Amino acid sequence: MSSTVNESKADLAPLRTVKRGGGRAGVPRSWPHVVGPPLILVAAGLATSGNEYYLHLATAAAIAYVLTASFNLIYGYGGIFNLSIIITYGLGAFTSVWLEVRFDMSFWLATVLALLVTAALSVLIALPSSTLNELFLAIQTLAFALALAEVLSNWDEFTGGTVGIYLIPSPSFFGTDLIGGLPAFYWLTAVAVGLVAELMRRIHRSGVGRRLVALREGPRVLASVGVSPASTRLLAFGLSGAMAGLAGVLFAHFQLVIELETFNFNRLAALLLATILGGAGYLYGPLFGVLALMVMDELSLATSQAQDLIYGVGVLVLVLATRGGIAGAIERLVRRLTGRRRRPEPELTADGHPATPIRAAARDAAPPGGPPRELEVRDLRVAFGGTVAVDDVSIAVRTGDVVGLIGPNGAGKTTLLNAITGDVRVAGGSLTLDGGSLLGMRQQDVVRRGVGRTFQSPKVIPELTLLENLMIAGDARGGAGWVRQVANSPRSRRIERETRERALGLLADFSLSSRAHHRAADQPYGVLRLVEVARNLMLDPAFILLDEPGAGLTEFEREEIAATIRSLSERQIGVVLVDHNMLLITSACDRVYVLDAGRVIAEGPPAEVFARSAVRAAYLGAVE
Ligand SMILES: Nc1ncnc2c1ncn2[C@@H]1O[C@H](COP(=O)(O)OP(=O)(O)OP(=O)(O)O)[C@@H](O)[C@H]1O
Repeated sequence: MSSTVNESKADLAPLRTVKRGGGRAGVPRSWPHVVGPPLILVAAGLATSGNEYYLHLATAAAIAYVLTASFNLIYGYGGIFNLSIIITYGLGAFTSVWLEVRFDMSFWLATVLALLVTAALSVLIALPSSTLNELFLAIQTLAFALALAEVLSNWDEFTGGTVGIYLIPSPSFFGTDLIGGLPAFYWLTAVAVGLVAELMRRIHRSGVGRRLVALREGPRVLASVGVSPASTRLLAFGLSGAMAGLAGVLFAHFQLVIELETFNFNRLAALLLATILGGAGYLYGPLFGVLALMVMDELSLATSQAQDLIYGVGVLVLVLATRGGIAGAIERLVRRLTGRRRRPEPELTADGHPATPIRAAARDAAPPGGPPRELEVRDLRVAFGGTVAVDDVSIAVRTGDVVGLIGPNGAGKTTLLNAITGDVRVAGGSLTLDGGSLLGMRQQDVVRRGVGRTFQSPKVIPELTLLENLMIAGDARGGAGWVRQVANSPRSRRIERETRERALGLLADFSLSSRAHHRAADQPYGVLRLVEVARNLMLDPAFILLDEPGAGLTEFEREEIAATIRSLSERQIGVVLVDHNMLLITSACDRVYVLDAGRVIAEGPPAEVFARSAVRAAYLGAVE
């Protein structure tokens, strides 16, 4: 398979598949994707400049691309159904025009300020939403859109009231007027589109894209690797708000007349259609989506059919027939066409890391120096309404210890882990790491202090490769910041390269090298459990809390997990192991705590504890 095919496939994929081998970290070499958009824009400009109608269409399509890319960023990548995007688009349009007319500002300065306003306002929408789930966040954005529309409709000076604003000044560039609808304005739009396309490519290929996709797939995963879901959300709102604002600015100066009524829900429906049809979360989704809408529009004109009908049927057919929209369909086609010729994945090893089982790697690894650390839970209490799930529980773990936490279903084991990692509110007691309190900390901050965890059912990002799943954790560990990542600065490239090497090294330790570039969605349960542990190791934790790592595994996989747990202890990591499998607990743990109805009823070495009658009684029928 040629590298070009590899690259094309990579950019059609929902996020990117990181290239193998020597490519530059950060934004790998990908010339077709760098020069492709400018070439398309130049070709479209040259082809349409002689025909007013086609030139108009090309400019409109270019602006629609910017708006669709903005929605694709927040919805397709980030999974946030931001219904305020159209009013943000309108706000960009009105703000720039108002600044130019009211303050005699230049188009360029007004554009910059309009983008700042739309980005800031978008961030403002997201600010109070950090604890909302997807549905409530969507409702909040809708409420915001309605409120803003109401405010704007009453601000006649800003929006021109029912008449709207006409006599919009044309941008001027070194004395040349760039008048909407004429070729010069197309070239202005083309430059803006080229910049947005490049920005999207960089987001797509950097840690920013990984963060956004992780947000879409599960905010808990992000927090569990030390990345703040709330700040990722704000980033998504800010970036997409600025892009929607840019689309609005271009739209206003292209149309030369704007009225508030234009930014209505029909436009939102068309935007949704373009995003979903094109392929939400795909780099080229907005391009395909806008082209598809144009074709539909042309069809509706040519056939004199009602536009709504065409839209309706188009949506049904394409959404049902093509999962992932047009970009998804093309990706599957390319995969099918090239699948047979695919060479087997090479075993990947980082320097000095042979692809050996983790226990061998751990045996060879020198244990980290420094004094032992201690995680201590004292008289901890968690209640859900009237149910006391954790009732005055005290446990202590030191680095290098493997401590089992067992008990019948509903005993409070997972809740205790959730309380330690800041996932549930604690009603009483103390929780300390090396004497410092962890109480009240957000999950990502607990993780950053050295307490990692896995979940009862493995939480990975199915759309990402195993390598990328590990790299998300690396992004939290001294990442370069989104501006540097998007700018592809030398520092961000170095960090990306180091993160990648570290992730490859860990995958090699877990004998997962050959799967490094495979999507997590295609991997068996046992592999995902190992990936979760490896992802934690990216952060050099002092403690790992494992929630039923043996559940759903074969006997062989369970032995692998037991070996992995022992190797964690050899690495001087403290392990809290929740599991129902007594063989696993006995073989892996130095000490166990038995919970029943939220209380610790026994504590000690496994063999001793299992011999007690109270433990047997609590467990009767609950153990394997
Ligand atoms: N978010 C929640 N809201 C209300 N009650 C909850 C919540 N989470 C847990 N509980 C309750 O708290 C108690 C302890 O549940 P928990 O899941 O911690 O038990 P567990 O020991 O982990 O059980 P299992 O072995 O089945 O995973 C149960 O009664 C459960 O119904």
